[in-house]
Amino acid sequence: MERYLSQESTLVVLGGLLTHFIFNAFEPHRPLVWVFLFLAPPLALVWNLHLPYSSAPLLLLKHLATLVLSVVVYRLSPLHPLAHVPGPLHLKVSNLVIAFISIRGGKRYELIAKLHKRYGKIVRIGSDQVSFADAQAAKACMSTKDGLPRAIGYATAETAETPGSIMTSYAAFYPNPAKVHAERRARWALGFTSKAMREYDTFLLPRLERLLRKVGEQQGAVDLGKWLSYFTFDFMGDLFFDGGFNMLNDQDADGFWKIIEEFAPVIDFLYYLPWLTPIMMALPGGDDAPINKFVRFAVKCVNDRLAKGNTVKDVFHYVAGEHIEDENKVKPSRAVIESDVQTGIVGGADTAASAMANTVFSLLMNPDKLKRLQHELDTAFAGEGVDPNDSARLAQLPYLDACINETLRVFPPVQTRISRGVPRGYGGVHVAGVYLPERTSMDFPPCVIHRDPHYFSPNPDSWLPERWLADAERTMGQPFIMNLDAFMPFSIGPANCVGRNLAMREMRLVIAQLIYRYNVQPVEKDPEEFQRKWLAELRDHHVLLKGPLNVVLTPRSPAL
Ligand code: HEM
Repeated sequence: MERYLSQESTLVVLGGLLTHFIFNAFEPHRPLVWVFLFLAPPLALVWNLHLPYSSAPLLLLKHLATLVLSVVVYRLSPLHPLAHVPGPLHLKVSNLVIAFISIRGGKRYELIAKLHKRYGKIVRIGSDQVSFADAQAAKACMSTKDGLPRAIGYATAETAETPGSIMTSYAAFYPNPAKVHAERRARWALGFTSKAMREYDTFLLPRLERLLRKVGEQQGAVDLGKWLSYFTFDFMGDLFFDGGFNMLNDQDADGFWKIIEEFAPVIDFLYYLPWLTPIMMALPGGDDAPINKFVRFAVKCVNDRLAKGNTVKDVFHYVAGEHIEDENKVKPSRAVIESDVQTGIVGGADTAASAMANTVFSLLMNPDKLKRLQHELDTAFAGEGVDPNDSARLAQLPYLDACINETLRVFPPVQTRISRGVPRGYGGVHVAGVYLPERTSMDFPPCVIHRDPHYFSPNPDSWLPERWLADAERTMGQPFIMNLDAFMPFSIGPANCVGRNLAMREMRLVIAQLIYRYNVQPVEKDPEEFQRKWLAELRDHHVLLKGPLNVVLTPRSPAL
């Protein structure tokens, strides 16, 4: 019996180690393979050693304990390929830790900033995950065609039937991501040419008027953050579904905004745990999960839009390949259209809404700068026949752009995770003097890079639009550093934000008109309390989500 016991224990340990080896070498993603690898070794032992079946649960426990212990020891050991990257032990052990930190409080940006302060430019924040707060490294990985694709966390559930969006097409999952992505990107890019964007004014300007009217009509305190979100979602609806979601009118009666806000933390969580996505999707009751609710909603919108046909050349027109007349050219599949549209809505609405809300917040915290902006707008819009919505004119207002750019620097809507990965089979890479083995996922955190005094000085944590002006040195009265290579709210390179110019157009219009037409004042009179409440409600779920921005609006007459 004793002989059997020691033989049994040895075999359990060997089985656990072998299972770890298989997981590490082959990264199986199918839930059934997992179940097999968990159950097969202990059951094989029972069978081969003719043990009683009642011993199976204990053997299973021992098998799993060996497996977990082996994984933990390996990840903390000098044998791990990322052992040379510093970081706290509890994060190195498993991506689960950063995933749970992210989904729980959404204050990942505070943690990432703290970690970089303690460990330096590169920190290991997961078993195969690093955060790299270095502009040179970001440039090396992202700015050329030969750069790295997005990390595997972007592409978890892709199959021939669900090939994923433009975002996932650039992920390490594909054999040739740059080629797959370039084809998708070319269609998207057609939707953001100056000519295409001029056409969007036909629905952008009426939406803007509706926003201004709606916020002006509210009695007493107005949650401006909420109204800005309604506006950006409606505008995305215009861009993709020829009609908007009508949130400005019905205040999100369909609960669509709520679906997105529930969906964002989940998808953010799954990024770190790509193996979990197929398991979650296969779970019973998954139909009601935010991710599935959102997908169903988007599919319904695509169906309605396709049934309606194209009355305007909107972004959908290009993304869905409606512009392709040559019958020999392949049109995007229905699955591709559905995924791309979801990406556009999520990527285009909350980002712009948080940037605009943070711009207003920052102006309210700095009344002298608010006055300066109002003066610039009053001067620019004075005189007969001036069109305040003219895009060329708005783009030439230096203080307006300075306020928006400074907000994108201090509060980038994508805070901690512009992601790239070293694909499996690619071999390791050297980036800015650091070796990164294959299968490493990298996050470039704009919120840390943008506040690094080596790139932006003085006072990198402070919101100072003046640093963007030509006379910045004189205005700020001290020598200053302004490294535009380190400014990356829209990312850089061939997979950067394709909607950047449209987002800038949208933000210039809204901020200019709001500040020109209304006196805006925070309901909370104590600036410290106002700031505390606002910052406490910012949540980083890949895209920055915000709480209420309670203000009082009164119509203003221009000073000129
Ligand atoms: C202030 C507003 C916005 C910010 C800060 C922002 C930021 C970003 C960032 C950081 C990325 C990731 C790029 C990368 O991985 O390298 C991205 C990608 C993307 N954004 Fe935006 N975005 C904004 C608005 C928009 C808008 C209005 C749209 C479209 C309607 C849009 C559509 C996209 C798309 C389709 C991608 C994927 C591009 C690709 O893979 O080629 N974004 N955006």
